Amino acid sequence: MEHLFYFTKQMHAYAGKILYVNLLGMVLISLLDGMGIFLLLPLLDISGIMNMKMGWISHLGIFEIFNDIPKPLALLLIVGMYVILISGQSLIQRNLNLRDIKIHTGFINHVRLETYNALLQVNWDFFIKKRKSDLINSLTGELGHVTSGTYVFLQFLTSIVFTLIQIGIALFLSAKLTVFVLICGLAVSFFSRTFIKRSRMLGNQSLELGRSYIGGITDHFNGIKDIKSNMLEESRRTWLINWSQRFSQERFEQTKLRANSELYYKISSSLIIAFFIYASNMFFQTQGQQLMLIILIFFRLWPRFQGVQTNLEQISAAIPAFKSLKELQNECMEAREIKGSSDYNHEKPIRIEEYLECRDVSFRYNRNEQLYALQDINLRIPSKQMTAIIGRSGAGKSTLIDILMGLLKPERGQVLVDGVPLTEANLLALRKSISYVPQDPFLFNGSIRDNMLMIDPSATEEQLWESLEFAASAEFVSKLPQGLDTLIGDRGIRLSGGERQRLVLARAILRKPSILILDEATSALDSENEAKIQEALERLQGKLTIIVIAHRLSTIRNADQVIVLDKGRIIQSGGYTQLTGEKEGLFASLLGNQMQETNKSSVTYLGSVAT
Ligand SMILES: Nc1ncnc2c1ncn2[C@@H]1O[C@H](COP(=O)(O)OP(=O)(O)OP(=O)(O)O)[C@@H](O)[C@H]1O
Repeated sequence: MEHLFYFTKQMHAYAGKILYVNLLGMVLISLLDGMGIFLLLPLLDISGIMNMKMGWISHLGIFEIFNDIPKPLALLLIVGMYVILISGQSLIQRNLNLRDIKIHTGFINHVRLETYNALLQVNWDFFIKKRKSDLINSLTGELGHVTSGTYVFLQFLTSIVFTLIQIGIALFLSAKLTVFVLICGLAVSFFSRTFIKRSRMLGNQSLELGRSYIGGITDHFNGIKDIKSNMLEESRRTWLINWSQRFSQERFEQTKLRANSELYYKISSSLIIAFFIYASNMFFQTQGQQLMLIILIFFRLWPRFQGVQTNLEQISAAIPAFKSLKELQNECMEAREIKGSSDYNHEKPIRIEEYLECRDVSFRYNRNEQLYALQDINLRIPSKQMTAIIGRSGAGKSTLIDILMGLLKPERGQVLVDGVPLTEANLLALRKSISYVPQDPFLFNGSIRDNMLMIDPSATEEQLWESLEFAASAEFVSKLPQGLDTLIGDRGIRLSGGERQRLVLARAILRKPSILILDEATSALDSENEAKIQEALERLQGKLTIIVIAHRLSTIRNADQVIVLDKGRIIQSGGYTQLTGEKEGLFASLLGNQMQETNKSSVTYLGSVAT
C-alpha cells in the first residue's frame, strides 16, 4: 500500500487542485443522480402507483407543490426537471472525462520522464548489474500499470464519495432498509477478500510474464544474426509457444477471477433481494410503495459496492507494478553518479594540461569474489600524446578505460586529472572532454546526418564533411545515393562493419574532444582503411590525448607509450621500439604471433592466387 500512496501523492503533486475540482465534480454528479431518485417519487404518485399523502412517505413534504397544480402540468414539470438533471449530469461527466484524460496522460508522461531522468543519471555499475529488458519493461508495461492503477485508485476514492452520498440519500428515504442493505454489503465484501488477494497474486504473475516476454524478444532481435545463421529458429519458436501458453493461462485466470467475483456479487444480490421481498411480504406486511423503494435503493447501492470491489481488485493487481517501479526509482536514487545537483548539459569540458593518472588502482566486478579485473595499476597518460593499451582477451583493457572515464569507481586507489583526484565535482567535466569509440559503436536508426548532429546539433555542412574526411569516410558517404541523408537502419545495419566504425570515428572527432579513446576501433577495417585511419590518428597526434586499445599491433606503431596488461596487472610499459626489444616480454611474443599469422595469411593468399 505504501507504494500506492507514494504514486497517489505524486499524482496529487502533479495535478494539484484540478484533482479536487474533479472530485467535487463527482460529488455534484452523484447529488444530481440522487435528485433523480427523488423525482421518481412524485412521478409514481401522479401515475397512481403510490400515494405520497399516505404512510411514511408523506413526511417528505417537499413534493406537495405538485399536488396544487394540474396533473398534466405537474407531469410535464417532473419530466422536464428530469431531463435537465440528466443533461446537467452528463455535461459535467463529459467535462470530467476530458479533464481526467488530461490528468491521466500528463501523469504518465510525468512518471515516465522522472524515471527516465533517474536512469540517465545512474552510474555504469547499475547497468552492468541490471538486465536491460527489465528496464525496458519498467518504462513500458509497468509504467502503464502504475499510472492506470493510480487512476483506478482515484476512481475508487470518488466511488467512495459517490457511495457515501447515495447512502445518505437512501438513509433519508428509509434508514432501516439502508442499514439492512449496508450490513449485507459488508458481509459480502468480507467474504470477497479472497478475490483481492488472488488479484494481487495474478498481478505478480503478469509482471513476471511481461518481463520474460520483453527479455526474450530483446534477446531475439539482438541475436537475430546468430539465430538465422545457426538455425536457432525452432528453439525460439518453442520459447514463444511456451510463453504464449503461460500468457493465455494467466489471462484466463484473470478473467475467471473477475467473472467469479461478478457472479458472486450477482448471486448474493439476488439472494438478498429475494429474501427481503419474501420476508417483507410474509412477516412484515410491507406496503407496496415501501417495497418499491427497497428495490430502488438496493439496485442503486448494490452496483456501487460491486464497483468498489472491482476497483480494489484492479488496484491489487497493479500493486506489484507499483512496487517494482518504486524500487527501480529507489535503486536509481542510490546509484546516482553525482549525488548532489548535477547539470549534464551545461558542464564545461576540462582541459588536461599534463596527464591523466591511475594511482594504485584495483577493481573487482564482484566484491564477493577473489578475482580482480585490475590490480595495483599505476600509470600516467601524458596530455597530447598517444597511449596504446594492449593485452590478451580478458586482460582488463576495457575495464581500465572505464575506470579512466570515471564510469567505474576503483575499489582502491585513485584516478587523477593533472594531480587532482577524480571526484563527483570534476567527473562530468572530464567526461565532456572525452570522445569514446566503443567496440560495438552505437548508431541509431536515422540518416548519417542525424547521427552526426546528435553530437553537435549546430555543426555546419563543412564541419560534417571535414570530420568524415578525417575519419576516411567522406569517400563512401559521397558515393551513397542520398549522401549525408542516407538512412542507415537499426544500429547502422545498412553499412559495413568498417563503414560503421569510420562513421562513429567521424562523429567522435566532430565533438572536438581533448581526449579521444578508441576501443578496438580498427578491428573491422581492412588494411587500406586501417592505413587511412592510422594516417588520421597521426594527424591528430600532438593535438589531443589519444588512448587506443588495439589487438592489431600494427595500428599502434606510432604510439608514444604502450601499456601491456596481463591478468589485470601492468606487466610492461614503454615505447613501441623499446618493448619490441624486450625479447622475453609479452609484447614481443604477441607481436611475433601476429607477424606469423600475417605471413601465413599472405602465403595462403599468394598460394590461392598461384593455383
Ligand atoms: N560486467 C562484468 N562482470 C563481471 N566480470 C566482468 C565484467 N566485465 C568484464 N569482466 C571480467 O573482467 C576481466 C577483464 O575484462 P575486460 O573486458 O576489461 O577485458 P579486455 O582486456 O577488455 O578483454 P577483450 O579484449 O576480450 O575485450 C575479465 O576477466 C572479464 O571476465
